[in-house]
Amino acid sequence: MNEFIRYTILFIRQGSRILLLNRNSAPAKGLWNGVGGKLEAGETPMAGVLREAWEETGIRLTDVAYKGVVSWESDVSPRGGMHVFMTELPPSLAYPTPVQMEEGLLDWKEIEWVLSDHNFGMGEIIPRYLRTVLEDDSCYVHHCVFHQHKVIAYERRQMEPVLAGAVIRKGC
Ligand SMILES: Nc1nc2c([nH]c(=O)n2[C@H]2C[C@H](O)[C@@H](COP(=O)(O)OP(=O)(O)OP(=O)(O)O)O2)c(=O)[nH]1
Repeated sequence: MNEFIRYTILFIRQGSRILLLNRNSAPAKGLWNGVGGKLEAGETPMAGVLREAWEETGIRLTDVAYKGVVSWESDVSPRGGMHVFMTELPPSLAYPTPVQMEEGLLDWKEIEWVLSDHNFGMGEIIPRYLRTVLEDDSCYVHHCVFHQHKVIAYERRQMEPVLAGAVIRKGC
């Protein structure tokens, strides 16, 4: 996998809702997004997302599903991307919210609300890829082109299972 895919993002689901972070800082400042962050040197995407989940929610996860990559190119910032993960919390695991963390405010949001039309409270590219992440078993590469902070083009293609397996095992 390309070396510019340096971030992770995780969607923690529990039944009809997802745990989201209303971010204090850019990117997606003031908007709801998954939890995640920058990979550390030598860290696999799986190790990185489990570390970020712990740091940003206090939940120790061991089992998250790889869902592929979201990448972006822009006229105002460097090309980049993130590995995307999803996990389902058992109904018995109570996680009361809201919780104020250093990175922002964590809260459960109904998936129907998250995916609804004209919801301007979500991170800019979430409406492009999140439904696929939640509803499709395959891994995808989603690519977005930004101009002046607006998405002007989007495309997705299925990720080869062999490549997805290699990312999970070795991070490449
Ligand atoms: N860099 C970047 N990250 C993005 C974009 N869109 C998007 O959802 N993300 C996600 C990836 C990460 O989950 C998160 C950004 O990570 P971050 O800034 O919190 O990461 P960090 O580890 O450097 O920061 P921190 O945890 O030390 O505060 O936002 C984007 O356009 N650029």
